Amino acid sequence: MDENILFQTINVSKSFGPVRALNNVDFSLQRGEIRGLIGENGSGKSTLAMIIAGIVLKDGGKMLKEGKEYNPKQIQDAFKNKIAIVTQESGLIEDLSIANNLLLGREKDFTVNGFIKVKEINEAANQMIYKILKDKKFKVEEKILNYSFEDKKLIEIIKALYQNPEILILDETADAFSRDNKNLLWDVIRKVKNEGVSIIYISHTISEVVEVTDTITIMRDGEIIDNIDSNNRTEDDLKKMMVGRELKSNYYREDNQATFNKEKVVLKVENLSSKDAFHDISFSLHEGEILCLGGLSGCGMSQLGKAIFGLLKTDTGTIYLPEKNKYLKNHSPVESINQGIAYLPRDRDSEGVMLLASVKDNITLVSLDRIKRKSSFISPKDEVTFAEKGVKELSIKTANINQFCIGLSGGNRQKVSLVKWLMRECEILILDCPTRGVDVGIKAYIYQKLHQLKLQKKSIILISEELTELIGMGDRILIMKEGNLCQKIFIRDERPREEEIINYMI
Ligand SMILES: Nc1ncnc2c1ncn2[C@@H]1O[C@H](COP(=O)(O)OP(=O)(O)OP(=O)(O)O)[C@@H](O)[C@H]1O
Repeated sequence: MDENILFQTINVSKSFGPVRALNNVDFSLQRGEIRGLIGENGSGKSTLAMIIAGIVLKDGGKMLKEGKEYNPKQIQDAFKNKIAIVTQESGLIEDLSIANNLLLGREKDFTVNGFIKVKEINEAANQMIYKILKDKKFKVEEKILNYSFEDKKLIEIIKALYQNPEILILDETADAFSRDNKNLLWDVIRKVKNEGVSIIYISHTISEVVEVTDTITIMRDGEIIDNIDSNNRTEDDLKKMMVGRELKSNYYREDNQATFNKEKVVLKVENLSSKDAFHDISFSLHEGEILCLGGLSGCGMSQLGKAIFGLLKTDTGTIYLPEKNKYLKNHSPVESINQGIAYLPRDRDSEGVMLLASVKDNITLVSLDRIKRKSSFISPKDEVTFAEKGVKELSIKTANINQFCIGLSGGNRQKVSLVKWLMRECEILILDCPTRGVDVGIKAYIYQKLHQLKLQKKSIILISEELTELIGMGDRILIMKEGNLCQKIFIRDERPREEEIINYMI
């Protein structure tokens, strides 16, 4: 046996009902290796990762760690074997404090005479955080639910590293991060690699996979189709291997002009503030405009999107729809929908989809008034037709429209979350990271679709942490920093460059 091989799967298979998620997968990992794992949505990456981490049980085949049979029945078995995972979904308990989440299961170490020493748990948690994040501020006694999705992922990484893993699996963790946290994560990965830890790095951001990893495994339809060296590989090579056809290297819109209707403002935000989130924000969105909002983690851009849609309370300022002569004040999301506004949240699983409802119910929910016939009667047949159209529109991989969303792969859940708004045909779309977790083929399609919507005079606020996306799609780009909007507005005609934009972010 190769001494360097730390871990192997041999002929591992897994089916979920009729869906064959993994088909005789042979995978091996060396010590101190960073392995990228890429493939289209639903190709089996997370299933493989979760089998290795003891979260999902395999149907057949075997796994070896250091040459010995490894057959985890639960995640604790993986911990004991020094395998840790940060899953796509949240792995934390929302109602517990950060400290309790970090030290869950280790309370015994802090118990004296039956009493848990809260102060000591908090102190230990602070030290764990400091070791990785240095000066990043977390109040360890606060409930984790008060923190952003990105912050929660940071806490999960710290928790995973605390187990001193020999194998660390990151399932689309970096894809959820803004630039500053991505850099932080990559520094951590390189550091632990040098200490001999092997990393399985799942991502849809191919350029980053090439940059960060040593080797890459490509999956398609539950099988490994190739294992390659990351050196000397281009993003285009990999995209082609992944989807099995050539994809243009630049899949953003091709025009270089800001081409919206400058005379027609459809949404005017003036001096809008929300305590602790953003301050004194003013901007206008025009008919047919893609207005991009970018910034580092915690800059307030996601909260701004939420507030416009009516999901976050504002303290001062106004949101005005000039075309309708309507002010939105203390408004609910229902009011926003009625005014033709759509909102795709960043946190897919807790806000974007109803996991325990069917694909059909998820897609039709915000459009029932449109599906309804004049008699107020909703025809089940019309609902089915509507949902099936949505599934086709974004090639959602699902057994059928009655499948619950919890059984879909992460990227396919994201497609459900987005397509329900595309199907409603709103005038204004606020989209927070719409392409997060979707594969390159669908990404290209979504960009085309956004461009089409723009040409149909729809207006889009595109919130994104990906600079290339901001530059590639925006008519204008606004940057937020620490809750404030920068004065500088980047205009498409001037061909803004990444370095220039970063200067305003940091
Ligand atoms: N709990 C489940 N119940 C039913 N089907 C499932 C379940 N988990 C995964 N699947 C199916 O298994 C297949 C592989 O899914 P998996 O999540 O492994 O894909 P993935 O490559 O990680 O996709 P993504 O890039 O979208 O995250 C998909 O068709 C998915 O619908």
